[in-house]
Amino acid sequence: MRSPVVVMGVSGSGKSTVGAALAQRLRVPFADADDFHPAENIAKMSAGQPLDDNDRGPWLESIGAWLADHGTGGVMSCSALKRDYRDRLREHAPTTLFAHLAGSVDVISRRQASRPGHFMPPALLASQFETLEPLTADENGLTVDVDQSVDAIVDELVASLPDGPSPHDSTPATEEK
Ligand SMILES: Nc1ncnc2c1ncn2[C@@H]1O[C@H](COP(=O)(O)OP(=O)(O)OP(=O)(O)O)[C@@H](O)[C@H]1O
Ligand SMILES: O=C(O)[C@H](O)[C@@H](O)[C@H](O)[C@H](O)CO
Repeated sequence: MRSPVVVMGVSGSGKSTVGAALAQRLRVPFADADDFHPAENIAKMSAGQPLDDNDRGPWLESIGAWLADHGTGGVMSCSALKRDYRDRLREHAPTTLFAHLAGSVDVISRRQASRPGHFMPPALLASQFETLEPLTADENGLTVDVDQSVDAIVDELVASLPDGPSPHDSTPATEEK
């Protein structure tokens, strides 16, 4: 793995779960963009208000800095909903690969609703889908269906990495002797 990976998608699509599992599989550092939000952003979302471009600006800058620091390998879970946001991240780390966890409102809202103790109100899911601009053909990325197990998603991502699995990548537990 020679580029950072951003696992992107709407709230509840599985970014944190899949991102952590992917980083573990690749044996590279992992970070969750939720941990980079300033307190005001968390307070705003917790109060049921979607973030706007201004709220996301400084947050994207700090995520971009992390990606630049992990240019030879790292996984970041970040919504990265708009093309413009991804362009800003690419300004910091041009080789970043974006992995979009895509799924239906139905599947993702069920997962979000059954997740205990998270600050993000399920009512904000509609605005997440409205804001989402899927990857386009000219972006370095791939789209994965979330309606499968975490292991299957990670398998698909690893197989699709342009560099292929690096010599340091671990094999899935089921294949270990
Ligand atoms: N492939 C999957 N199959 C079944 N459950 C899943 C899958 N991926 C994630 N989940 C579950 O769905 C819920 C949402 O996942 P997760 O918190 O990782 O999403 P997220 O995109 O990081 O959300 P947010 O951006 O709101 O933090 C969690 O309860 C998680 O355990
Ligand atoms: O861009 C955004 O609106 C935010 O990143 C949200 O997506 C949340 O931080 C995340 O999904 C937590 O639930």
